[in-house]
Amino acid sequence: MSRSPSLPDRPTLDLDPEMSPSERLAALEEHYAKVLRVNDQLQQKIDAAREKQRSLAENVDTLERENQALKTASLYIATAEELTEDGVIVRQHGNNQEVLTELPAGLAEEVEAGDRVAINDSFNVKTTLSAETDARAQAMQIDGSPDVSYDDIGGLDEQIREVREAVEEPLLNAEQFREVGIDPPSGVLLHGPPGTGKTMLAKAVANQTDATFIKMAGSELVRKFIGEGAKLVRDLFELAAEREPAIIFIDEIDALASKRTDSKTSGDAEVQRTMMQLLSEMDGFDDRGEIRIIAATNRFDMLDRAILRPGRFDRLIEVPEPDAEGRERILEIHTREMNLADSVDLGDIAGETEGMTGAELESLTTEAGMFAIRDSRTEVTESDFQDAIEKIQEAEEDSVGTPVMFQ
Ligand SMILES: Nc1ncnc2c1ncn2[C@@H]1O[C@H](COP(=O)(O)OP(=O)(O)OP(=O)(O)O)[C@@H](O)[C@H]1O
Repeated sequence: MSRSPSLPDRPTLDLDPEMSPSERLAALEEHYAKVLRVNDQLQQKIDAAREKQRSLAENVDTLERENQALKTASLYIATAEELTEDGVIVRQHGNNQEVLTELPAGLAEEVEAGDRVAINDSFNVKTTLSAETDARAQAMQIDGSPDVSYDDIGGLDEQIREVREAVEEPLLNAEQFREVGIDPPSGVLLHGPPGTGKTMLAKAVANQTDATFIKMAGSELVRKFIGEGAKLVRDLFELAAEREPAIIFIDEIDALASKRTDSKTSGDAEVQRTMMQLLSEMDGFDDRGEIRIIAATNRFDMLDRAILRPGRFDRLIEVPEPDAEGRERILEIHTREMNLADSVDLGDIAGETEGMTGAELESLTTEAGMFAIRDSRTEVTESDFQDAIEKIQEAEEDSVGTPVMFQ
């Protein structure tokens, strides 16, 4: 059997019968020293193998625990607030209930104060949550280089100009602002109906300035991450600082900053805290590097005016439903890759789709393509577009209950 090349060679002893006793003794001593060395090397190998076995056994143990946790009924999310001699104090998200519970042996060394953990009905900690399930990763959408360009946005030339001036210029020509001696706008607020291209605008500036695009939805902060809003806002700005240049995009900011008529609702104080955190992050903006903030809302009327004060969201840009010319441009953009018959007149279709937003026009083009496919054609015709318009109008009527305003 051949020996593994990584094992040390076995020492051999050659004793010549002609050797004097003292020579024999020296040879034996040398051989003994070699044997000891080989023994040491082998011992080291055994130790390494044992260590490897131990770490694999630990892995198996962790996987078994995770597997078990996944198999059991739903778990609640909580934060390990404090580790004490008697156990760990965990605070359950949602109801903010705090309990003292003992950590199972396997987790005792793993859990640190501030970690998110999953607990069962009896408040036993079942597992710690990995980075992927961490709220920070869930609540923020990060895009290193969004692939939207200004050319992909139809009918918003004036808005594009304003966004470039308020967000792009300060990022690309910060020096010029310093020399002139003015501060660039702190935050930009895009407001207008859903699906008109607000997110696209924010992504296009990030693309143009090679900035990381970090999106956070206000509604999610309020509904999904109860009790964590303020922390997530802090994390958001920290992340932007790590990734600058960065564009922070806060969608549905009205969820955080609406005029409250009934301030007694329980979640209200929490929402307020989240908003205060956002404002205080923005106030510390002067010394912030290449980070710009864009927020968006469909409910401008609902906004608490406090957030529009100078130094906050002090540049308002309205993103309205597109006019006929805008609709034609949007249709052109979304049919760029489509095989259109000569009969298709996008100007006519634009005329017939008053009231439709960019998002609706995009689905109109997809719908028209679907009609062609259903008919086993590869070319999309005028009548496909007519069928698509009808279908979308019917769907609107069904969902709203009243006819929409298309002509
Ligand atoms: N002006 C536009 N030009 C081209 N496409 C558009 C335009 N507006 C919307 N779209 C299409 O609709 C999709 C949704 O648009 P977007 O997410 O930017 O809207 P939004 O205003 O941010 O909506 P919401 O308020 O619902 O978040 C886009 O991915 C794009 O395909």
